[in-house]
Amino acid sequence: MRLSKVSFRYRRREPFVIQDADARLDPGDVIELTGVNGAGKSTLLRLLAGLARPTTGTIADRPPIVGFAPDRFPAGQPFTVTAYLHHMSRVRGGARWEPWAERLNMGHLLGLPLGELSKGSAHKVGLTQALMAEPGLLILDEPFAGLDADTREELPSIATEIVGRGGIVIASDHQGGLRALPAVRHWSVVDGHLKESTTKPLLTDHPAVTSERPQATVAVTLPAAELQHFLARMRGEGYQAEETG
Ligand SMILES: Nc1ncnc2c1ncn2[C@@H]1O[C@H](COP(=O)(O)OP(=O)(O)OP(=O)(O)O)[C@@H](O)[C@H]1O
Repeated sequence: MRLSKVSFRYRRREPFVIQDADARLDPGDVIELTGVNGAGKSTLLRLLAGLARPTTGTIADRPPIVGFAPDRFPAGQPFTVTAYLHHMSRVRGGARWEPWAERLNMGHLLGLPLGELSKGSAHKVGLTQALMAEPGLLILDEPFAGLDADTREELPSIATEIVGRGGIVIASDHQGGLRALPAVRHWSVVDGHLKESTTKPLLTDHPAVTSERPQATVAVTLPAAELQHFLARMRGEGYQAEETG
């Protein structure tokens, strides 16, 4: 997936919130997005999700199935959690939400009206809705805010599973909730500009790649069609893997 010179503003004559963003996202990428309040993180995530269109520039090759969990779940609706998830399942072609509800420990929430949910509980419903269709691109806006400890611990595993099958995960996160994952890319929005930091503090923390252990580099030859899947799998297991040409 590629962003080319993407700029966005909400209204004509207003300043651009995002300016000239260029980026490439590859299968298996996990991206942590940071920035001060109002920097434009949510706006960028909505552009990536296809919920907003760039004012100028293009976004190409978005994976066909996108899961998006917004930071504020629209809670003022007269549905129960079950009714909402049933509805979203139908929209998603009959995707199964029940295993996610179980995994995220939502049994006690299912009968509640959406409007009565706490912030963390609403986040779980938003997550279930985003995950049920097995997205190739999972976008999470402040996913750790308000979550209970069990679910916080579960999210990195879920992200690992998605990138392990060649998906992309991007999360705005001030809390470093994905830092335990290997090979996380770090993006930030500063003054409307998307920047990628080149430091990779997480990689060296991972058991598969530590600075204390001697490192080796191997060359692997494989059918070109399998390349992205192979790279994603290796990254998912914590190895530094890149295409050399
Ligand atoms: N629907 C909207 N209409 C007009 N301006 C908007 C709209 N949504 C956001 N903005 C403005 O765009 C800018 C970026 O907002 P955005 O919500 O993307 O930032 P953020 O980095 O996600 O902030 P936070 O960390 O506080 O959630 C802000 O100046 C905000 O006021």
